[in-house]
Amino acid sequence: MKRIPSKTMQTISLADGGVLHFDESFLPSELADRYLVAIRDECHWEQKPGIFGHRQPRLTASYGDAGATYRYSGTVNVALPWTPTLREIKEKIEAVQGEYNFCLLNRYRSGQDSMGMHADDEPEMGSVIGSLSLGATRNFRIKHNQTKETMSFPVGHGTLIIMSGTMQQFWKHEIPKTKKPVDERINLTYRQIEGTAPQAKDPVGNG
Ligand SMILES: O=C(O)CCC(=O)C(=O)O
Ligand SMILES: [Fe+2]
Repeated sequence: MKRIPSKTMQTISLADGGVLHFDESFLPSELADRYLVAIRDECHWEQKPGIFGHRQPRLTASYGDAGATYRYSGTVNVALPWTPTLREIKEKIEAVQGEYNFCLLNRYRSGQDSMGMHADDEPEMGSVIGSLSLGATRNFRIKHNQTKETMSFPVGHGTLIIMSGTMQQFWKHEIPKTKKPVDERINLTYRQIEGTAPQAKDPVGNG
C-alpha cells in the first residue's frame, strides 16, 4: 500500500521499543466536522457493563469486517458492518500506517466520562492501533509500566495517534476525567484482530 508521509506528523520513540505517531491536525476541521456528525448520528451506541457492577463511564460501538469480534475486560464486542464513513476514515489511516479489520468507538459525553489506564495487549490484537479523535480536546496520557515515566498528548478535533512497536507491552494509556467543562468527544481506534474471521459453518451443528 502507498504510504503518504505527513508534514505535521511527529514520531516519538518510546522506551523499550514503543513507537507513537502524533499528528495533531491530521484532518482539516471541516472534514472532522462532517465525520463527527455522521458518526454520532449513525453509529449504534451503548453503555456496556464495566467493573464492580458499574457501567463503563462512556458509550461504545464496534464496527468491522464480518465476524470480527473483540473481547476485553469481560465484554464481547461483535462488529457491525462498516459504515461508509468508518471505511473512509480507515483508508485514510491505512495510508499512513497499518491495516485494520475492526474499529472500537468510544464516546465521552462530558469530562466525567473517561477510560482508565490499560494496554490493548490481548494476544489476538495486532501491534498497530490507529486512533482518531473528534470533538472536544482531551488528554491522552501514557505511562511506562516500570519506570512510571508519563507523557501527555492533547487529542483534539481531527488528531491522529498511531501506537505501534512494543508500546502495548511496556506502556499503558488512559483518558483521565477532567473537571473542566468539556464538550463531547468521540474516539475511533482502528485495530487488526486476528482469528476472528467468520468460521466455516459447522455441518453437525455443534459449533
Ligand atoms: O479515547 C481514546 O483516545 C483512547 C481509547 C482507547 O484507549 C481504547 O479504545 O482502547
Ligand atoms: Fe486503548
